[in-house]
Amino acid sequence: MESCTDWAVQAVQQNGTASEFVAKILTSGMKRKLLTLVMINDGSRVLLGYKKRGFGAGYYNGFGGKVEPGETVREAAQRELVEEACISAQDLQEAGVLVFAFDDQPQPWEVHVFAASSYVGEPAETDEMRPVWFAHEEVPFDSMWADDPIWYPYLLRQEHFRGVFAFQQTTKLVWNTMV
Ligand SMILES: CNc1ncnc2c1ncn2[C@@H]1O[C@H](COP(=O)(O)OP(=O)(O)OP(=O)(O)O)[C@@H](O)[C@H]1O
Repeated sequence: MESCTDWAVQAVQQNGTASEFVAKILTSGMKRKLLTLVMINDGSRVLLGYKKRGFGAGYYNGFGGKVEPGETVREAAQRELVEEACISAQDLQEAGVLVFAFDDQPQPWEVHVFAASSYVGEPAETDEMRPVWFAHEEVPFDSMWADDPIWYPYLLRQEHFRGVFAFQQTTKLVWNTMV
């Protein structure tokens, strides 16, 4: 299987405007930190969680987190959805992959995004997240990660996506490309 780093590195190399630190981070052969993100989309609305603590606190996002040793990316996606929103997805589909290069993190992050339209259980607030439904045209991008408005259109059209994003000082998006 093609590793994520291959396409991400190619994307950076093919784009002359990539800032030096992105190229350095992605081509260093460094191991990536694997994370998941689950987007529940009922066709006209998406379920987002308001992150109450930890990385990305104060932002709305899908549900997800780090892949633990011994579990598959898909298992991690299901587990985090249960832990953070109290629901279990019934039709989890691979929707896309996002690679983040941060100038203030030791490793690049590889986020596997999944989409689902049906689930069991009732979304409920947890210690980490407060779930809120948003109509597709009312997604609160001003209170979300800066990469989100770039890949959500693909997600909502149900078109597979791959993106590379470079952040400085955690939240400032300085470069990106969709592959
Ligand atoms: C930079 N731009 C970004 N854009 C969109 N989404 C982003 C993101 N950067 C991180 N994310 C997501 O934010 C969650 C963090 O997860 P996070 O809470 O740190 O993980 P986990 O629950 O394992 O942590 P704890 O073990 O509780 O510390 C995780 O879904 C990850 O995919």
